[in-house]
Amino acid sequence: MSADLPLIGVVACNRQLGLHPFNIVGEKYLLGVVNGAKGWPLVIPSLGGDLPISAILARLDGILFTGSPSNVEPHLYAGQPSELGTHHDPKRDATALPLIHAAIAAGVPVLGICRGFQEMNVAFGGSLHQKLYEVDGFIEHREDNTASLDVQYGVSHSITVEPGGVIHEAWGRNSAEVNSLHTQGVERLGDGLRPEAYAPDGLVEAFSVIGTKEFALGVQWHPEWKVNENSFYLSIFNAFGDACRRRATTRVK
Ligand SMILES: N[C@@H](CCC(=O)NCCCC(=O)O)C(=O)O
Repeated sequence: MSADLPLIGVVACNRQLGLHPFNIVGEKYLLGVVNGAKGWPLVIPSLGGDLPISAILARLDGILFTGSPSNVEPHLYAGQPSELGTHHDPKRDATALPLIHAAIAAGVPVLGICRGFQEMNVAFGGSLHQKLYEVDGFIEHREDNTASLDVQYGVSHSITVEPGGVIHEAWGRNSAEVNSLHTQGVERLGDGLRPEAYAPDGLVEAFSVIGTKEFALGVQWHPEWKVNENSFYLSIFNAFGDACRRRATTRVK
């Protein structure tokens, strides 16, 4: 590995563990950055917007918005209040949503995964189905959480890849197979987002940001899972890593 690796921010969840809030990131996302994007992961804490975003953006070559069991708070997309007991992370919302816009405006490559993908949609004014499994016409997109991790992250369904997009360029084919571990999903696609892939039920599974020169992609599935063992997932992280390396060569240090 080269000593000159692109520095890739990885957005943390703010999670209460015992009496204290912790900022945590699943290791699979860090390994996705290391093994897939060939970058140096740097955890970005979700402290809720008290820090000036511009200070960190100038030092980063890319940002990964991770998945999380927590859901984006529905008031952020004018959704109905969620059921009592729903897991939210307001500090992560307050950190991630402004960071998405600021990163894209600053030309920092962005990859959003699962919750990160949903955050990107909300940041662009889109809305979410809060319980996809209760909406007619959709297949099961949740994992069986009693199964082993390899089963949970195994292939769940196919996607069709839109021609001419970021994924098509990275993967070079019109379809792929993906895992699926989410309860929420895109209801209304945000303005300025271009669908990149669809599930067989028509759900938007990936989008990119229109009109940006830099890599700005969101995916509903988990390409970080054992990224080196799946050529499709690897193609996405490779493309993200390439964009981060381009940024690293032009960023003023
Ligand atoms: N809570 C949302 C997003 C789902 C998601 O990101 N799952 C990943 C959980 C495990 C991890 O942290 O990787 C939804 O349910 O749709």
